[in-house]
Amino acid sequence: MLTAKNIYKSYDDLQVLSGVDFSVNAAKLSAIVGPSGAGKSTLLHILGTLDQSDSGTLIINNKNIGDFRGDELANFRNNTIGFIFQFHNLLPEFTAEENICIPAYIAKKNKREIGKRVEELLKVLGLSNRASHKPAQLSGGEQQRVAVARALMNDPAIVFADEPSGNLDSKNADELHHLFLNLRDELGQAFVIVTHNQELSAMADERHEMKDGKLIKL
Ligand SMILES: Nc1ncnc2c1ncn2[C@@H]1O[C@H](COP(=O)(O)OP(=O)(O)OP(=O)(O)O)[C@@H](O)[C@H]1O
Repeated sequence: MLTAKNIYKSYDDLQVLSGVDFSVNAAKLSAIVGPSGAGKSTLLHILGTLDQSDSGTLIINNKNIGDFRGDELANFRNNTIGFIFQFHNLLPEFTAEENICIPAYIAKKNKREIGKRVEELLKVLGLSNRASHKPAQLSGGEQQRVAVARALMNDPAIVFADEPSGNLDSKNADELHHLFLNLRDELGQAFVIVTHNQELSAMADERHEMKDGKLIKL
């Protein structure tokens, strides 16, 4: 589903990634751990096509990301990849339901399709009775579940998450982790998750550590 080979990235004279190899398949949850500043977020942004490597190849769903031109990459990203961040990045003026629908609006999906999908996601994520609340009216756990639903809206091949439970208390974090496992098992969703949370990394199918610019399988 995703294969990255020999990824290099530096910022000025700081070499952050020095030949990273990584792959993930459907229905797998892969955790990336490592000390602060090791380059985990940098790698996640490159794998998620939000940032470009200096060299190396990235293939997602049999497409070589380096071949995309112009708007092709943004369209591919919106249709194929979901993102969840530590701070949910929900739009404060929009309701939970509207926030979840944003990737589908961008993809210009039809109204009926959007309505059906959002209803399904609200149900799966236990948010049906929170659909018309704005982010400020939701608990931290609910806000993060809205962010998960938004990431899943376009039925992505892969969901990338950067410290998704970093801002949650242990009960909400635990619920979120089990939600990831359910989505993996029920939808065959692939996840690549950067985390300092030991429980989450212990639950992962594969664990990798970022060290000295390389990714080591644990
Ligand atoms: N846009 C940038 N410009 C310059 N340096 C950067 C940039 N982004 C990241 N860095 C540097 O690259 C290194 C790796 O950063 P990165 O955020 O990937 O680490 P991390 O492993 O995710 O850390 P943390 O666990 O603290 O989030 C750090 O030294 C950081 O300062």
